[in-house]
Amino acid sequence: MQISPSILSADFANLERELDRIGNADWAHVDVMDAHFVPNLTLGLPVVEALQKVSPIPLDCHLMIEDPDRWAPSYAEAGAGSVTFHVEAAQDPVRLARALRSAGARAAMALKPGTPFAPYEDLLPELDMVLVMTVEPGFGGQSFMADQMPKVTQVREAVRRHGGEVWIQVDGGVSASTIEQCAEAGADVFVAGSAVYGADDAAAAVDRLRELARSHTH
Ligand SMILES: O=C(CO)[C@@H](O)[C@H](O)COP(=O)(O)O
Ligand SMILES: [Co+2]
Repeated sequence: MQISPSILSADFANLERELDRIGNADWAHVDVMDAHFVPNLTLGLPVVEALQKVSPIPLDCHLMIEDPDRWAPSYAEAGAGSVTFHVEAAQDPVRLARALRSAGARAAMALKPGTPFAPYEDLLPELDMVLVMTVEPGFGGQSFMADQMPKVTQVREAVRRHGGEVWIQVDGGVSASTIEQCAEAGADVFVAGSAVYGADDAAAAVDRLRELARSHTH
């Protein structure tokens, strides 16, 4: 059970300090948006390179960008521990996942709420994580989509069948009131932006979320 707070809800003027607030988390989730794949613009490679130098924990880069085949490997080369591309935007997901792994990162594939998993099941051996989005990508602070839980379970069952060690991440609207159903459905990596950075004590929020997830796993 791993917690990956999203710095999208952090104070962008003080990112080093904001990373230190979540030093007890497993990952720092970095939402890269290009104003094309999603209708929002956040940060890119130079900022990730700077964060990489000061972060006490590994970076989990979630790339909501067009042409990830071209841009994603640079995030792995910058030292990100995990790099997630959206399958809707990838030209050649197998080749891209291999490039990410050979650059030393964990390779992850994200699915928007409207994207089914079944057509991509065969990619599992190339992947270290599948991200099931529980909001439409683009913004923090949106409502959790419980209707994505059957997809989480479907991915969990496929991972069992394939026998590899593929993590399942959920991202969007994850909080103390929604994390339990995610864990029950089969998720094991939880992104939380507003639920962590909106708390006075971000580290305590991380611990609480991890504990809730742990107590609802099978
Ligand atoms: O990728 C995204 C949004 O597109 C997320 O990582 C959000 O930043 C999560 O924020 P909350 O929904 O937890 O506030
Ligand atoms: Co994200």
